[in-house]
Amino acid sequence: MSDDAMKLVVVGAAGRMGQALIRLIHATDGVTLHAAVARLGSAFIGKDAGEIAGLGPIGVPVTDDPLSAFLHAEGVIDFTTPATSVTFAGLAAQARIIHIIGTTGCSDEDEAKFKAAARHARIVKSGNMGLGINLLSVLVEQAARALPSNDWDIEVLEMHHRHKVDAPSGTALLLGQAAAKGRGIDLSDNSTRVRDGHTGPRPTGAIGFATLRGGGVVGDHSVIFASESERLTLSHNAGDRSLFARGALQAALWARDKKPGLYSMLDVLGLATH
Ligand SMILES: NC(=O)C1=CN([C@@H]2O[C@H](COP(=O)(O)OP(=O)(O)OC[C@H]3O[C@@H](n4cnc5c(N)ncnc54)[C@H](OP(=O)(O)O)[C@@H]3O)[C@@H](O)[C@H]2O)C=CC1
Ligand SMILES: O=C(O)C1=N[C@H](C(=O)O)C[C@H](O)C1
Repeated sequence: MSDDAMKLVVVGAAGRMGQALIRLIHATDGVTLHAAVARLGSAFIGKDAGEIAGLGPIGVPVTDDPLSAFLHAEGVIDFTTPATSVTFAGLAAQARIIHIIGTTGCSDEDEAKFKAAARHARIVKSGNMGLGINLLSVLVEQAARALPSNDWDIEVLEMHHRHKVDAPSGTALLLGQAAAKGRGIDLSDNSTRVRDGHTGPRPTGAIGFATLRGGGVVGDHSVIFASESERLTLSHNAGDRSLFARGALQAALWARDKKPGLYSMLDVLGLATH
């Protein structure tokens, strides 16, 4: 390990993404696992983080003390729950360290708290840390700009594994935002998040969402542009979680020389159009 390796904390260390991150950090030059944090009362406290991630022992015991974990770290990578990420945003801002947030299902109030924390911290937050989806969002924005809303309806379809607790997915909302931006409209005023029963006809210009859950699907997303006579579908399928972990590490390294602020993966990847 080199002396200037970036010291990273993984919170939610025993989770699906936490384990993927521990494996990737262990295999990547230029970063090192400084600490691994799990929930107070978790059965994983005191266990070796490498053992949990299937690597064998790496000498990093899982802790329930985020404050000590953040103290001498340079960044924290956080795929947990909205309330947890809000708490960690406050602690990361106090410690003046980089906070990479992949957690989805956050409310507007949560987002306001991340924005406040970003006055002191470098935060990169995205509903999807992968290159493919972020590029797709640029294409969706372009397509939505080019296809007139009186002729073309937009539907966002997503499928995830049976354990997922939020809907629509963070990625579906990110793609919906990109479509709304292309159309020059506000997503919150122009979306249909669920349909059930006698819904009446589709409102012109609405961006619709549909959610499927089942099995072990890592993450499938399609944005469908439908007119009376043709249909254009832009799709992405995630093969495994390491792609999200790679994006999160890229974000942490990118943020190293940045000023405090709330950044997205589009900023990290140089795809932002603003
Ligand atoms: N942006 C992106 O690219 C991606 C985002 N995600 C998002 O990341 C989040 C996590 O996903 P996933 O890994 O599948 O979920 P998991 O449920 O597998 O992992 C979440 C982990 O966070 C832990 N946790 C909860 N509360 C705390 C706390 N207070 N302190 C420390 N740890 C805590 C949980 O512990 P316990 O089980 O003990 O409660 C669990 O281990 C979701 O919001 C998901 O949508 C996922 C993949 C990619
Ligand atoms: O919960 C997941 O698993 C995933 N969550 C993110 C989302 O909500 O879009 C990203 C990815 O699709 C996997």
